Amino acid sequence: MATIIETRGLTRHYGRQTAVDRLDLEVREGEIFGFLGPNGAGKTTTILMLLGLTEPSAGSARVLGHDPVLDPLPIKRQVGYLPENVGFYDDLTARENLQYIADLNAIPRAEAARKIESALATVGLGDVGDKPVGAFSRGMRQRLGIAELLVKDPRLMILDEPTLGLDPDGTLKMLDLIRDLNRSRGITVMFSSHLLDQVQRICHRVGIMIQGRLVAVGTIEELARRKLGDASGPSLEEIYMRYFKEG
Ligand SMILES: Nc1ncnc2c1ncn2[C@@H]1O[C@H](COP(=O)(O)OP(=O)(O)OP(=O)(O)O)[C@@H](O)[C@H]1O
Repeated sequence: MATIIETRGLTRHYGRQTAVDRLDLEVREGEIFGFLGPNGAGKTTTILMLLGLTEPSAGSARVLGHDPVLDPLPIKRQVGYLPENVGFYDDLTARENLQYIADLNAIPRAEAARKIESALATVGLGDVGDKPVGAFSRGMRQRLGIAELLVKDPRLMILDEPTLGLDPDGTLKMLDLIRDLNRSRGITVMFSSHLLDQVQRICHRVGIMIQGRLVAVGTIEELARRKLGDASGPSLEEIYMRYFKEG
C-alpha cells in the first residue's frame, strides 16, 4: 500500500512549549487512520503542518508526495480539509455555499452543478439544499462541510474532530458517512478525535498522541497485544488509559 502521508521528526514549538515533538507518522493510501489524543496533544498543530498552514520548527513532511512547506498548492488542491469549526455563509443556502466553493476552485458551472447535487445527496442534505445554512443544526453543518470537500473530489480527507459537539445520532451519521466514502470511493481518511469509541468503530489503524509525542501506532488489536498482552479483551479506552498514564 502506498504511503500518502509521511512525517520525519516533525516538530513544532510555540515559545518554550513543544506542541508536536519529533513526529514520525505514516498514513497509507486507502485507510481510515484515527489520530487520537486528549485536548492539547498536538493533533491540530500536526494537521496544520501537513496542509502547509503552519510551518514546522524542525523535521519534514510529505503529503501525496509533496512537501507542505515548499510545495503546498498541490496538497491544498487534492486534500479535503475539514477544520474543527467549519465556516459557512449563514444567509446563503447550502447549494449557494457549495457553489461559492466550486467557484473558488475554478470548477466549470455545469460540472459544479453535477458535483453539488451528488455531494448533497451523498451527505443526506438533498432535501434541504435550498435552505439557508443559518438554520442548520451542527450535525447538518458538519455534513455540509463534508459535501464541500466532495465537490473538490479529494484523494485524501483530513478531518479535525468531525464529530465534536454532535449528538449520538449526528455522530453515527457522520461516522457512517466517513466509512462509506472510504469504502465506495477509496478516499483515504485521517481524522482526529479524543473520543475513543468512535475511532474504534471505523478506523483501520490509530495513532495515539500524548503531549506532542506519538506514543503508539497500529491496529486496535496490535495495540492491545503490545500493551496488555491480550488481543481479544481490552477496549481502546483501556489501551488509551494505559498509554496516557504510562506515557
Ligand atoms: N497558535 C498557538 N500559539 C501558542 N500555542 C499553541 C498554538 N496552537 C496550539 N498551541 C498549543 O500547542 C499544544 C497543542 O495544541 P493542539 O491544538 O495542536 O492540540 P490538539 O490535540 O489539537 O487539541 P484539541 O483537541 O484541544 O484541539 C497546546 O498546548 C496548545 O495550547
